[in-house]
Amino acid sequence: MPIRIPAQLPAKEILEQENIFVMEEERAVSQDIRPLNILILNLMPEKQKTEAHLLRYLGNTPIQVNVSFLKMTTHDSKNTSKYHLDTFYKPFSEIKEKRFDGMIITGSPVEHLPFEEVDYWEELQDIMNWSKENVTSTLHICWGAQAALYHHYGINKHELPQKCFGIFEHEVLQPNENLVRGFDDYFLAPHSRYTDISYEEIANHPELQILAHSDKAGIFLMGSKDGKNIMATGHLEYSATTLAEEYHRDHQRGIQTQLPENYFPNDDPKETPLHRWKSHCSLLFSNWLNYYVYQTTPYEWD
Ligand SMILES: CC(=O)SCCNC(=O)CCNC(=O)[C@H](O)C(C)(C)COP(=O)(O)OP(=O)(O)OC[C@H]1O[C@@H](n2cnc3c(N)ncnc32)[C@H](O)[C@@H]1OP(=O)(O)O
Ligand SMILES: N[C@@H](CCO)C(=O)O
Repeated sequence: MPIRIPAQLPAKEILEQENIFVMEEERAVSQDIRPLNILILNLMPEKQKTEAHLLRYLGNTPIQVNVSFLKMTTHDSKNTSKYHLDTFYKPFSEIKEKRFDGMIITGSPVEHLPFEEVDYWEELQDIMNWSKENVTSTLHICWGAQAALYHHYGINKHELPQKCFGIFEHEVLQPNENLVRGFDDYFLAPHSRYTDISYEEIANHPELQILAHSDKAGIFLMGSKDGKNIMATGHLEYSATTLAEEYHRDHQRGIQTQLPENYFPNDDPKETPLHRWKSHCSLLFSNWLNYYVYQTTPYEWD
């Protein structure tokens, strides 16, 4: 089945070039298996890139996935046009009476700030509170994961001595959990962050479990034991060149970020990096959609 997204969303062209079958919102579908309704709260500054990153994997499922995009009303976006947000994104006031089978809360480059200094923090807290009753399972990425750990479980982030930047190897710690079903014992994933969370605090929290960990990059994947909240500290959804773009951006700005570890062939930033994590990204998204969303969500919400 295809992925169903707002008509004219620019990511559509990219996805179609990759042979991902996309259906525009206007086209009706009737079938016994009802489509899954997924809400994306896109907090990344380069929203169009992130739309393509996520839709690529949400589109790889036998179940139709209806995607809606949520925007913050308490934040004026610097890097995304008002036209794009007004055309493709809805404010919380328009969706809060609805229920969603799944939600994704993305990363955001605000990790240097205490949560309370992020201008949309209160609105985000309202959305996270609303999700307890109105969303079956939420997948949080990078800063979104840190925000969920702080808001739902009282676990704060801390600064790292240097940016955690590169492609790191992770060990699956709970191979029987459905979220990592089919994963190899060890897998690669990109990280790009200046902050981290404490292994001990997560391991000792009665509601949480750690699913995948790296000796170098720390925890990659964890979740609440009830499957309601999944947190990924890295960016499996990143394309092959995203870390290179971040690296070159910083160097052009005079910020001497270290070379991303285990990334450029021969550690040469002029060479083109290979995409060595996409099969596990596909697996993570399809496991989440299958087990935590489709098999858990009510067929009809009361
Ligand atoms: C830790 C993670 O989750 S990783 C994910 C973040 N990484 C990325 O997004 C990589 C791509 N990003 C980038 O390359 C850069 O952020 C750029 C080039 C797009 C923007 O660079 P700058 O304009 O210098 O960034 P600046 O630091 O001013 O702001 C970045 C974003 O943080 C937002 N921001 C800054 N301060 C605040 C604040 N107090 N409250 C809320 N948002 C804030 C900005 O508004 C902007 O987001 P927006 O476009 O959605 O409005
Ligand atoms: N991934 C981010 C880290 C900033 O929070 C970047 O380098 O843009």
